[in-house]
Amino acid sequence: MDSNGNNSVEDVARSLDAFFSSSSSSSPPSSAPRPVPLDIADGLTLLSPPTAAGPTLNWGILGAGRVSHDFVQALKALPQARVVAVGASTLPKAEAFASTHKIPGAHGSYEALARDPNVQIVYVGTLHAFHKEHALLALEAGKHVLVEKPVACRAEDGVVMVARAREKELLFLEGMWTRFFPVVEMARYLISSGAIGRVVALHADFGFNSSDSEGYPDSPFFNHALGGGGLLFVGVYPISMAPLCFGSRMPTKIAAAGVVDTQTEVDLSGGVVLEYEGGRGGGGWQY
Ligand SMILES: NC(=O)C1=CN([C@@H]2O[C@H](COP(=O)(O)OP(=O)(O)OC[C@H]3O[C@@H](n4cnc5c(N)ncnc54)[C@H](OP(=O)(O)O)[C@@H]3O)[C@@H](O)[C@H]2O)C=CC1
Ligand SMILES: O=C1OC[C@@H](O)[C@H](O)[C@H]1O
Repeated sequence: MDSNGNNSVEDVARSLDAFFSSSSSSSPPSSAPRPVPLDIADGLTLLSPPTAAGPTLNWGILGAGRVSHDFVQALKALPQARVVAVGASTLPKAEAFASTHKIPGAHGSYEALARDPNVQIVYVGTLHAFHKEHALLALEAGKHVLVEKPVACRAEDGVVMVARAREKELLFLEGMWTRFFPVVEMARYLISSGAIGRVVALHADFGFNSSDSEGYPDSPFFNHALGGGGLLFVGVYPISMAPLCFGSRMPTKIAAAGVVDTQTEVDLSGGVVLEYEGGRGGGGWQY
């Protein structure tokens, strides 16, 4: 550590070695206690290390759209995950999805999927304007829920879902996949261990050229009523990095600005600056 209290390059390198040796399955676990990342200490994320062999979980897929396809494709890599049913707005849609992915059950309504006794956990893959309705449907039926990002269009809807899951003692998780990237795990570890000192600024961004994949103006990305716009589709990614750096406390100030499309009224790009106690903060999104 230098005279200003900052860690030297060697300190950081030692932390990285400790991290890799304790997370590698081929090395014996390090005896040094692992620091608890901020989001876990604050109760935002539960500490439950991934295990290769866990109990088999029966998944039901709610919504047969684009990302549901990707999600089911990804689940195939997990031996303990079994997709037992899909529910869509129409039966033909559910059947086509089931046939593509060799899923045994197909339901022509979300209610029927939620009631399916074979389903233990529901993945909600509909557009975010419907997440609250569909997640509550599954929770009321006693199913655990993994809901696509963003968990909701309005903070108060997220609060209702979390409260209901707690009352029912069910798992409720937002599918914020970036949170589980190895590089993000590493960043969380480095922050918690103090290896990079006190974090005073965060700059995070996420942008993509929507004209490559999204039809303008018909795609949901440009549909205000369906929760379209850059903030809800991709702005949530950089913003989700803030609690990892600064904890679950609310920012003391939020300033935001963006460019709104005059035809569709969705935000095409934008930025947000979050200020936390002690003048720490950061933000930004674009698409
Ligand atoms: N994790 C990730 O990498 C990504 C996550 N997402 C998130 O996933 C969610 C779904 O996105 P995506 O798959 O691209 O969306 P889709 O446009 O494919 O729609 C998903 C499903 O929502 C339902 N739906 C679509 N349009 C309407 C409508 N007008 N009225 C009622 N229901 C409708 C349909 O369900 P049904 O099949 O039952 O008819 C559809 O299949 C979003 O919340 C998005 O933010 C998106 C991209 C990547
Ligand atoms: O959530 C998302 O929305 C936009 C996509 O391009 C991006 O890959 C995805 O993560």
